[in-house]
Amino acid sequence: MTRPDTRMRRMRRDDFSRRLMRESTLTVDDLIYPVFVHEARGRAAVPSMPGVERLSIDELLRVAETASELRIPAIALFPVTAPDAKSLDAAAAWDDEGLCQRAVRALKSRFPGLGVITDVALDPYTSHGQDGITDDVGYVVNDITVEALVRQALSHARAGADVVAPSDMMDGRVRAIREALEADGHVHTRILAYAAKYASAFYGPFRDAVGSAGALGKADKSTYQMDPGNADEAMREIAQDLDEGADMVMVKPGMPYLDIVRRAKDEFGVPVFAYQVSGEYAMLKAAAANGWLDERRCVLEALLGFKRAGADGVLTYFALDAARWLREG
Ligand SMILES: NCc1[nH]cc(CCC(=O)O)c1CC(=O)O
Ligand SMILES: [Mg+2]
Repeated sequence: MTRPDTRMRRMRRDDFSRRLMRESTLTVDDLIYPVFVHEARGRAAVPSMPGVERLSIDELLRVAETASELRIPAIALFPVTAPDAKSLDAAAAWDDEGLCQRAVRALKSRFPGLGVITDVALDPYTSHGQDGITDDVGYVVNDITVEALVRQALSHARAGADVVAPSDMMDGRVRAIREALEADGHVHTRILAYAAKYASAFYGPFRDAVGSAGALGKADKSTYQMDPGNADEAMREIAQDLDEGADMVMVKPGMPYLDIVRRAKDEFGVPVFAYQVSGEYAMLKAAAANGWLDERRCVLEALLGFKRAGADGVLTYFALDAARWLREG
């Protein structure tokens, strides 16, 4: 029985006691900024992601300067591959002179303190838009794909990537990448494993941004990405990636999967990150553009929700805005 004088509202009465009892907070240290890089000059808008642009390496350096000034810890790179550089074997993925590799080198030489995370997956480089190499019926073949991912991850590490982030959902790739990195002397290169990545429709705008939507057509990724109905399976995926040598794990998408973030944190106690994906960004932007939601308040509330769910950080296209808003207080 609750005592008759229990008044939960007492602590909510004033700003000082609300601040004292606040359990979770959002700071700039929680933000990772995903950026799209292209071979063209200048910037190009992504129509389904208002405010997001594809950047040339020069423009990327300008954005990185802003991110550094705001003290955002890291950025995550997503290259847009020209259609003529795509192939069935995705060989452009491990080209040491590729766009991603050049972008990493440019970033690390100009802003050594800014963490650089690269995406390890073949979808920007395959002609069919799948994350791996396919057989003659279009099935993504696991072990051949893992060999390609190892080449890609090594190429990223040699370019100077601080963190390689396999987002492909092949089995066994974390162990293969870890072993190859160690053998090549990259003992400090961290692995952020997209351990629980779901076959989600919320990736739609991202596929527009990197230009893999057209190649993919009606095909989906449900033979390797997870079924949105499953949670126990996510725990097995995370256990496996940790056992194989992942330093951090990722849950993706974010907001519809906060239960997975919470369980991951509770069950493993390791660094857990969440990706507020392109579709989540598009939803908030569209509602804000219509005047239906207060963008700043809703974005900060959504990001705080990730922290409350147990995430150590969030990949978010709102990172620059959020960092500015947090600074303004
Ligand atoms: N390796 C693919 C990849 N890496 C990041 C995203 C999605 C990110 C977003 O939607 O913001 C995807 C999409 C996919 O699996 O098709
Ligand atoms: Mg797995």
